[in-house]
Amino acid sequence: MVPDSNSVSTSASLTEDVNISFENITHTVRHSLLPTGGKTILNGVNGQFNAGELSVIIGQSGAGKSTLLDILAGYTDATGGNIFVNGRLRNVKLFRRRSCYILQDDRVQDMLTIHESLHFAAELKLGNHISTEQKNERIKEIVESLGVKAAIRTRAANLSGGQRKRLAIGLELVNDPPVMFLDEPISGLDVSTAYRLILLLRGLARQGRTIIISMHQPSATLLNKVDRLYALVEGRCGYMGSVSLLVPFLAENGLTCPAYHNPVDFFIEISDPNDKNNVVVKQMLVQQSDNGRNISYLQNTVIVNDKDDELVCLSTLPSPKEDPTNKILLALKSTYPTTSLKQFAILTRRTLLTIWRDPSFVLMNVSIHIMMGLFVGSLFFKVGGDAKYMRDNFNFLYFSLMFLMFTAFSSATVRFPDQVPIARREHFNRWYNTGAYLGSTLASILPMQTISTLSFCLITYLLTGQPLESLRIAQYCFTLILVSYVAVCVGLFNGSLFTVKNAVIFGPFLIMPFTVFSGFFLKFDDAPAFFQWIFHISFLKHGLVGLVLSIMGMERPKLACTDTYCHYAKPRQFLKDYGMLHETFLVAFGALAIIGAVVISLTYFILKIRLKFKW
Ligand SMILES: Nc1ncnc2c1ncn2[C@@H]1O[C@H](COP(=O)(O)OP(=O)(O)OP(=O)(O)O)[C@@H](O)[C@H]1O
Repeated sequence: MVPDSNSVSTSASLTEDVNISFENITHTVRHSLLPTGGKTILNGVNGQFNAGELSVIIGQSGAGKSTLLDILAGYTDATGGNIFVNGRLRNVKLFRRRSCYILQDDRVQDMLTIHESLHFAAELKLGNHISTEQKNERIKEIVESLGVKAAIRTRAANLSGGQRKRLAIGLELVNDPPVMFLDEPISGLDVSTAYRLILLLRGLARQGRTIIISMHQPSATLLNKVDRLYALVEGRCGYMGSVSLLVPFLAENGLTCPAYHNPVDFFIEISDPNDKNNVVVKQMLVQQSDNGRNISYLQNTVIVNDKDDELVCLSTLPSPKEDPTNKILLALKSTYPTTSLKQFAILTRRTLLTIWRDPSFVLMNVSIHIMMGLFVGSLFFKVGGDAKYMRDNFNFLYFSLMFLMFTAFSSATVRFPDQVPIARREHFNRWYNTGAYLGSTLASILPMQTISTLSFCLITYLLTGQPLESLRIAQYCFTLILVSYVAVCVGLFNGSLFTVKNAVIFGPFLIMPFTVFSGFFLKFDDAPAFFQWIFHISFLKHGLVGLVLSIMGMERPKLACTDTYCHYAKPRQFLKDYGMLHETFLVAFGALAIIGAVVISLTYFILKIRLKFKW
């Protein structure tokens, strides 16, 4: 398919104009794993979108707008058909370096201000290629173009819906992508905010970008600002052309749009999938537009700038011919603009800042650990030095293990799924790789986890009257810190698999086997042989061994007994009865480290898949 040569791009090109065309795009989804059956969402559609234009995909709900955008943006692979860039078959990998996709439910970092969000975006997307002054200049330009100068120090959580959408667009504008896809950018916005957003997008298009957005039913005012309409009718194209030619197109096919009626509203009405009387009309529309091949309604598209387009004041980049050393363009040439290490460092800083900005999370976490430490310490007060309370002391150790495991597991489980939609957009738009993201998430959770765990450990250790020997204290704290790290990894694993709601439901099932096979309820020797292997992979079992050894191991001498007879006056006897006589710290710590590493590796693979697909 030859790109439309009649369109005129009036502004200087960013690098090279990107004209996108596609032919016979078909997309079928299976209902089950069986090869038969399935649903055809897009049925051999064709079309083209040009640089310098604001193109809008319209259609009834379920017509296939988001699916088409996903495919054009390279987010989903079509089951059939071809996509061309400037007449050549598209190379998805290269294309994605020059495009960005803002999804319908895209979220921004609530705890960061507009300036901070843009600053981190510039750090990640422009990397070391350009100086701090240039980055600041770019941020200034974006803020002015978005019209959010007054709210630059406002946190995203306090922004209006329109400002948040603008911020999401601004974040992607940092590295000046020539192609932008936006799924339903004006949904949920009032008329005037939607109008201003469309003006912004049109202004960006006029600078030479190819802007393709989807909308349900644009109002007549918005339609005036749109250059090209692409109307989907139940997965097929019913019209592709300029807005002004929609009414003549319909009239030529015997469909008269009533006077003062929005032609798009009229088009949507006659293509209603629930109206069985319109079957012939819908077929005719698809036939007349030749499923998007008919370009005769584009013939008179002449793009002119109006004063509104000048609202956008982003300086366009010189073309490579003008400046072959242009730093931003060099950044676009690699898959990620910055190294993995730099991504990790920037993301860790960003996550630490968002955690710090969430006082409820920081305060609750630390104060709950301190309060629980005081409560548990009082409950098991001085049980550590008397052989009479050896069993109580064991219960205390197990309770501490379970408490720290659950708090670490729950906070990771609840917080992580919330971040996935943000990570998905940023990862898709090539801000960073999965490893850097997961690594930084872990690195930013662990410091606070360490402080909380340590405060609980020290309070309980002292209150329960355990031996005041530095090595024992160190091993006790280290074991619990290590267990809480593994619990964070398990929480991240759970959070990477599910939404918050499902992760909370699934959490107890995931933890249950580790609990049952921790050695507290059932001893290794008493368990059926075919279940015994689970003890080896239970991090709680290794945690319990580490704790018991730190308190009762290391040849601890006979304990004082305030009763007539204390069976466990010799700690060795306790270790023997609980099958821990031959256990060692090294094995317990090694096992905890290996289990943590395996769980985090599994999380990495799941997250990689989840960030890649709309899951
Ligand atoms: N993975 C999938 N499995 C089954 N059906 C799907 C899948 N993805 C999309 N669909 C169906 O395909 C149709 C088109 O979906 P799509 O999201 O592209 O529509 P849309 O035009 O963007 O709708 P809306 O405007 O409501 O967002 C819908 O009927 C949807 O239910």
